[in-house]
Amino acid sequence: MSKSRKLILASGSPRRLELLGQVGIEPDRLMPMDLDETPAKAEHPRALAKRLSVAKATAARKALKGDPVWDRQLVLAADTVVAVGRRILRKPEHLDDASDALHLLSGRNHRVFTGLTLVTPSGGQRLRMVETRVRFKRLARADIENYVASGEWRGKAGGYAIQGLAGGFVARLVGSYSNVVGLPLYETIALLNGEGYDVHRSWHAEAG
Ligand SMILES: Cc1cn([C@H]2C[C@H](O)[C@@H](COP(=O)(O)OP(=O)(O)OP(=O)(O)O)O2)c(=O)[nH]c1=O
Repeated sequence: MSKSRKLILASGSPRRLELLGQVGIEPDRLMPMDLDETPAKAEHPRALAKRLSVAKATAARKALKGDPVWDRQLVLAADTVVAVGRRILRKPEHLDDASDALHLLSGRNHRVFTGLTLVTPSGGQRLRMVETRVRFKRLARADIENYVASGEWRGKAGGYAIQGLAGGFVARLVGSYSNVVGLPLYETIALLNGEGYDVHRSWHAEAG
């Protein structure tokens, strides 16, 4: 029965929760999974996004074992990786890292990969990989200095947030916008629909 499906979002990212809310999806539970996100040696950015999304979803599923509604739970997780060629741009830790990332992105194309994993109630894994190409304008020194001072880069893959001030740096974008923010909505809905989750449930005022 589609109505009985419970959605667990294995994420602590406010962006992912907001994006789901934008399309009327409210997870029944949030389970942030704090994993080591260090890339393996020579790991391709796409492979990293896939591996980490699977790791987050399966870790959450494991932690839920024994839950009374275990057999009704869908566990969703995502991981977003920004890359210039094969080079992965981690989440900057310091001002200098953020500044280096922006210098690298300036006037160039880069790719944003999100791995999406849905673990089904029977323990099956459904996976989607989504890629968006983004081109930044050539950034002036003042763009970089002021952006770094804004602090918006904190906790963001690649050191920027397209949904904020850095939206003004984007000269071109090919693919899913929501993918860059952290959760590709079209693909997420397709995955959920495929597993019997009623995504339209909350679209009507009378819905409970
Ligand atoms: C490129 C980009 C990333 N981001 C954010 C989304 C993600 O929160 C983060 C990518 O890091 P992730 O490791 O994918 O996610 P997270 O650690 O923040 O959250 P969790 O693992 O608990 O789900 O970067 C933006 O908000 N805007 C952007 O434009």
